[in-house]
Amino acid sequence: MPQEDPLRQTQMDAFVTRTKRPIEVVEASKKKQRIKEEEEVKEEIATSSETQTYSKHWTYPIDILNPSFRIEDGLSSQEGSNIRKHGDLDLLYFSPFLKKDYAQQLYLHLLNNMPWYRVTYTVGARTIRTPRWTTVFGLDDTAEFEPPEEDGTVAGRGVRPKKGGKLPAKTYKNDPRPLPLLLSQLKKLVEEKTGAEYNFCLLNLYLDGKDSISYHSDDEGFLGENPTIASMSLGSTRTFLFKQKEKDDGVAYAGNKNKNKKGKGVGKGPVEKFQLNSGDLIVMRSTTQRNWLHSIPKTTTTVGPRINITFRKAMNVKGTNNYYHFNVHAALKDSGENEAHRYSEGNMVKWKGVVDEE
Ligand SMILES: O=C(O)CCC(=O)C(=O)O
Ligand SMILES: [Fe+2]
Repeated sequence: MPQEDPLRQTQMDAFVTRTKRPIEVVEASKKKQRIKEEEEVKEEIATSSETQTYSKHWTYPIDILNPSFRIEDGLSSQEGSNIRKHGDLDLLYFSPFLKKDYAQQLYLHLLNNMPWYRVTYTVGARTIRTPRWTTVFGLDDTAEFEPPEEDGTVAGRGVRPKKGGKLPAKTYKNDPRPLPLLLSQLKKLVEEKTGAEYNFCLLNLYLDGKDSISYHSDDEGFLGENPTIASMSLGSTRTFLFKQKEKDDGVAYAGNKNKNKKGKGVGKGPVEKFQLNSGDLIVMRSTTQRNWLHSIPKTTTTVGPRINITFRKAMNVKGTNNYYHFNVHAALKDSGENEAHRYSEGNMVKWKGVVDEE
């Protein structure tokens, strides 16, 4: 999980404040059309409610609707291309991984059915508001979820160490959430096509061009030496940038921080740029995290929502504690955003909000 830089965010926010241009009138009508389509899909789902099933778990803030489509049918026949550059950038890029119409169904399903959080956390004296919506499911390699009761209920069940025995109290600061059906099916597909195993799904929702992820690398110790991270894009196209970490005597600095003294933006080294489309999967492998930073920059172009799912393998308890803290729980209690939100006509609203009786 990267640490955001509030100063940089403020600077970037200033960028996106702009006056209304005619092109924005066109964009506004596109947005209206997009929202109309989203509403139609929701209505379709509502009318077929008898056949709906849900993934349920006591750790979920809501029951999570299972899809009515089969995700395995959505696999594109496109093979991944190996991209090896500059010696240590090692990528496998499926463009696309999912067929266009399946990617769209999956995007809308996740947008409308996931519990989303806007996390605010502190680093020393600084309070940092994550510039995107997030949610996470999974458990590190040392433990497993206890099986559900025979009657199918899972309420009250916890996790246990894989090696047997009892989990010491307070091992996990927050209760880990098992993958809902859709994500476990998707994980299986991604594992088969990428030849790696994953135990976590981290989801990011970038509502518009102001949402972003600043330059960071996913190189925490709990991911192991050379982690494979598979990253799926759904919804609007966004730019994905890679930039080399600054090196000292040929060795990249450890950690997430870009140590370039000039700090912000693009450093001296090479930058690799991708336009990630809906249904694409980009896999970061071997020495990539150790030597490269990646980001989704803010954009002043009008863009609709984009969802990103990263599949990762956390080796130990630290990974589980880190992921739930930074993607679900570390929200300011008085901001109201520590509660699960859902997407509704371009806005985020609380799942458990009060609604008027019709
Ligand atoms: O949204 C993306 O494509 C990148 C997300 C990412 O880098 C992360 O979650 O660590
Ligand atoms: Fe990342």
